Amino acid sequence: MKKTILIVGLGLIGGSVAVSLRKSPNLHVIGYDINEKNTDVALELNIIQEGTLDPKNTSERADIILFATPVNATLNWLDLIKDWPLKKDVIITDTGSTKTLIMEKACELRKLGITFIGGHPMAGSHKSGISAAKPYLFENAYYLLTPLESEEEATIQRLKEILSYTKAKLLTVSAASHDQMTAVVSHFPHIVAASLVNQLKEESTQNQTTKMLAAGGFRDLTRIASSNPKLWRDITMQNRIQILAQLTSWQKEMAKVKEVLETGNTDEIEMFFSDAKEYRDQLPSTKGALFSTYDLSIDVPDYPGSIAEITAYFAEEQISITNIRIIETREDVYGILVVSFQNEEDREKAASCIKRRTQYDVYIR
Ligand SMILES: NC(=O)C1=CN([C@@H]2O[C@H](COP(=O)(O)OP(=O)(O)OC[C@H]3O[C@@H](n4cnc5c(N)ncnc54)[C@H](O)[C@@H]3O)[C@@H](O)[C@H]2O)C=CC1
Ligand SMILES: O=C(O)C(=O)Cc1ccc(O)cc1
Repeated sequence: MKKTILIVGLGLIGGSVAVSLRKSPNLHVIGYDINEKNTDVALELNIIQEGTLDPKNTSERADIILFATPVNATLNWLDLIKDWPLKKDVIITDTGSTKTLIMEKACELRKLGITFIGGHPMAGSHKSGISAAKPYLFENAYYLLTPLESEEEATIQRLKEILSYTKAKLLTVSAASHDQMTAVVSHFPHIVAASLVNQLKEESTQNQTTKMLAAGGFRDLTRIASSNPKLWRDITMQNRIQILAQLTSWQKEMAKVKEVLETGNTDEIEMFFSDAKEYRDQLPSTKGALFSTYDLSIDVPDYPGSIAEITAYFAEEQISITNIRIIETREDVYGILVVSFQNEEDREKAASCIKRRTQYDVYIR
């Protein structure tokens, strides 16, 4: 039987969930956004089947309601739905990057007989809005679920069946553990990235040339500093206890680095880098918050036209690319062309295409 899903918040994440669920013939996807234009765009792009201006009244038809709104807005919605004409067995869920406060609301809802299971797809982008939505965004990424401890297994299973269309790897964790882990791999790194960029800005008031030198490494490390500030304001404030704990660990680590630099201990500083390299090199390459693209690196001679040559091969073999950039180019040496793809299959096709048609070395960094 066809299930109806109401998605509130049609931005990058709501739009991407909607378009991945649209693949199922058994789902009817209705969308609502506070900004009516986003609903219109979602309809035009065929991301949703139906738009609504009245989520409260529409909720009586919904089997699943998913909030993909900024996390503070989600807290407000979870108060409002207490008066909605909900179906008896509706499952409410969300996609928010924080979980502790949201699951406190779930406890209140449970007392009213309303089921809420927290959710958080661990893939995304620094981009926002419906126009950045992609059907493959969550493919192979972890999608964390935070049901209440007392939640019935069959209910969790019902939600998992719907979310399986995202092709994400669904994993159940507690809200507390969620907020601790995401502080480490996502929230605190966003603070570090923003602070590095702010440091460059400050430095550039003295010397304008510095920012011209901000090359591959700096750009890779700080991409997420281009994320939506209001979204990150809400995430940071909701998870500030865990983020503060990470900040304290970081300060301890920096104090050690400072001491090593002050004493000029060469071996210690090498160990600092080699410990990090060893751990970084064996991180699982699965898609996660900070590893959300399928990149292929191609060594190309640094001459104008090499990008055109490679993109022409991809076009001929109908391999879609999502991003392309050159890094570490210097005169007289090879540059590295980094091409991003939507999924592993496209990346494999691209690697085989380049190996067949050129002499260039290709590799996955
Ligand atoms: N950006 C990312 O990479 C990821 C974000 N998330 C979480 O998913 C949620 C959505 O994030 P994005 O899609 O990136 O943001 P977005 O800014 O792309 O989209 C949010 C959408 O919600 C709408 N909206 C704002 N307030 C609303 C309200 N009160 N009622 C209805 N609609 C409202 C906005 O108009 C916008 O269309 C957030 O909770 C975020 O923490 C989760 C995983 C990744
Ligand atoms: O752009 C990136 O790499 C991200 O970090 C995206 C992201 C943002 C918020 C999340 O809760 C999860 C993933």
